[in-house]
Amino acid sequence: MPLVAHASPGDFTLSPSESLITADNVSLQLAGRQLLKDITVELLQGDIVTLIGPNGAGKTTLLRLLLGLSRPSGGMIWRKPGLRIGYMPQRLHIDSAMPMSVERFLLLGQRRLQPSQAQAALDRVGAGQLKNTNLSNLSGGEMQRVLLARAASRKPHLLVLDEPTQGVDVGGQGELYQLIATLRDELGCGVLLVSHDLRLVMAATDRVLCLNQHICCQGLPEQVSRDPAYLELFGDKVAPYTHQHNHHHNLSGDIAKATDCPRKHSGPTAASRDEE
Ligand SMILES: Nc1ncnc2c1ncn2[C@@H]1O[C@H](COP(=O)(O)OP(=O)(O)OP(=O)(O)O)[C@@H](O)[C@H]1O
Repeated sequence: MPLVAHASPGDFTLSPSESLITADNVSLQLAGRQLLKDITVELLQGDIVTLIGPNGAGKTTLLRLLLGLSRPSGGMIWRKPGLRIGYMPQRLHIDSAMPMSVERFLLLGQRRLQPSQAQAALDRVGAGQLKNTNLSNLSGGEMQRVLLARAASRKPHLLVLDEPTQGVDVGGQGELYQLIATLRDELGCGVLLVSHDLRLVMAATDRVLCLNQHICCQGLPEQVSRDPAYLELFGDKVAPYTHQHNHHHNLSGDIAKATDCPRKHSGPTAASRDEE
């Protein structure tokens, strides 16, 4: 089976210019475990999609499939030809003994990036003054901005951000999400971000996708937040994030009882249900 199956664009509902990545009924089974099941999702240019879910839900696994770093055992993933992706990892471990300036880190492995462009990328995220700082001396919030600057410096069609606010205080988290929305506007790119905290991402996201091995619910954040089934899943919006799911996962993480999920999996979005 090929790493990424390239379907004819006509197989999908949106034109290739709008669609960056389309996953159609994707599943993944590893060592006899069902890690992902029936995942259908479309990432669009200019759209911020937030993937939420509890630990072990398969968020990183799904990212890897969408990016083509691993292959699905079922279904199909289509990526726009020539798609440029800017990836921001959850965190970067830097050995304090390794001397590396922020500027050098940005230029590393990016032969076409000029120092002036690296500076511009840092300026864009409000980290221009950090150019000569050693990476190991950055605070948590500064490091996240530098990682974001590096991801955005490739002028990506799609920014993929895995828990971008790790190690950032609550005030800084809001700022970082605002920055991501600004970058989307400036670059015109799509954004896929993984988060545990629904409260903060609600304001800076176009669509929310809740994953727990399968898609439990999805839709526009405002509509989803008013949806009784959503409230049943996540509790009060102002409460800390919890994932209250009516089905059970056994010790190996498999779904032991899937029939009680309040959302019809892979069913209509909250938006389409509103229209029914
Ligand atoms: N290569 C692998 N082989 C077997 N199981 C794996 C493999 N990679 C991931 N898993 C399992 O898949 C499940 C989902 O892992 P994943 O890292 O995608 O979850 P996550 O939602 O990103 O979690 P977290 O929020 O904790 O980062 C976990 O139970 C993990 O142990």
